[in-house]
Amino acid sequence: MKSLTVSLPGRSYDILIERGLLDAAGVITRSVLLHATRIAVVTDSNVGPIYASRVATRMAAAGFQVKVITIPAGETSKSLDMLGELYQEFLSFGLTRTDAVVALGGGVVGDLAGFAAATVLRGVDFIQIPTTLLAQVDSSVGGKVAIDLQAGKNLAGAFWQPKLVIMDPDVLDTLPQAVFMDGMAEVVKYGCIKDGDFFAFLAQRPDRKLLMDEIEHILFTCCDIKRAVVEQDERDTGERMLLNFGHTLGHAYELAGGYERWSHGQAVAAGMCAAAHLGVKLGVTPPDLPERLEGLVSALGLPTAIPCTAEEYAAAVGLDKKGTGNDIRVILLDALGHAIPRRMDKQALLEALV
Ligand SMILES: NC(=O)c1ccc[n+]([C@@H]2O[C@H](COP(=O)([O-])OP(=O)(O)OC[C@H]3O[C@@H](n4cnc5c(N)ncnc54)[C@H](O)[C@@H]3O)[C@@H](O)[C@H]2O)c1
Ligand SMILES: O=C(O)C(=O)C[C@@H](O)[C@H](O)[C@H](O)COP(=O)(O)O
Ligand SMILES: [Zn+2]
Repeated sequence: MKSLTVSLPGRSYDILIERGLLDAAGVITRSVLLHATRIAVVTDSNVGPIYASRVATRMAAAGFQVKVITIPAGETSKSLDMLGELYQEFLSFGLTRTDAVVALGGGVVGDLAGFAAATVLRGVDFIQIPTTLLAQVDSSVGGKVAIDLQAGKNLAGAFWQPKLVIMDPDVLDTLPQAVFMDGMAEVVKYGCIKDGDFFAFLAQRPDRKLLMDEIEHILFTCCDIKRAVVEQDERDTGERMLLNFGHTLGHAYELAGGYERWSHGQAVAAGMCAAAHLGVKLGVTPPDLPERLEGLVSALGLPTAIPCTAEEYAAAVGLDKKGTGNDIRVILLDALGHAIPRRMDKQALLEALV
């Protein structure tokens, strides 16, 4: 088994990576939740039918009372309405402060269930069992949990670290191709911002089968990069902002498409390419970099550009959490494998984009 520990004062936790680990979910959960009686497993309408009874059975065998709560699959479930429904389900189940919430699903389930766990009864324990590539390499680690508001993406949320992340690469076998590749957008992001050799490694195998042959290495590399960043800056005031490479523009595309036209991974892929071109325009990014990035992005079947109006960009830039007053920090690449924050006037950014 590969494992990592995210070390944070008073809230350290392990990320465990192993094929078939889902079958040990009950025993491992019991080892970190010694006093819990009830476990609310939140899943979605695609993941639940495939994996929920397996996880619930293992949890019950470890002595927990289990309730499976299934939300509709898709980004539109990251909503205030769905959050309210989860609170009701938790309380009717009799969840107490010593009990726990398990997120069994992709980033949508993790973000929503995590925010519900962070806020119900002023906070209960939370375990991540990520089932998409994106959730395994990114959203299950680091404690950002959130819902979307009508105004924009992830606008109500918290930092709420899980007690444990249980990662079984075998669950990726049932992912639709497009969802697998969404996760690759965030994988490529890590190469872009922190590890040029990793980018080159990915560029040599832009194919699902070849990537799955190396999946434990890929999961470990990405989670290790995220671990180090989060340990340095849990609350997103400096270093962690680098993980937002491609996201200022990516969130604009998601919002403009009503969260249904473009997935998060597709939007981030196009957002990274646009940020690379912006970096060249500003004299920060090497001129050959956008072409190299676009080559990998398109080989993975992800979009290199998404149409967006000046108004749509303006809405997202105004709400970006890297903004202060009239300024925003944009994340640019000064080399493939190295990112820097650059403070810019929001208006100047918008003018450079269109
Ligand atoms: N908190 C963070 O740090 C963070 C980081 C990155 C992304 N996110 C958020 O994550 C969300 C995107 O996550 P996502 O890409 O996992 O999307 P998702 O959760 O919507 O899952 C994508 C689709 O795959 C299905 N699915 C999930 N696992 C499956 C499996 N093993 N087999 C078959 N189908 C499966 C889901 O039902 C869904 O239809 C966005 O809301 C994004 O904002 C959060
Ligand atoms: O963990 C982080 O920090 C990230 O920025 C990871 C991103 O991939 C993720 O999409 C995150 O949810 C974006 O957060 P936000 O603060 O821009 O809403
Ligand atoms: Zn992201």
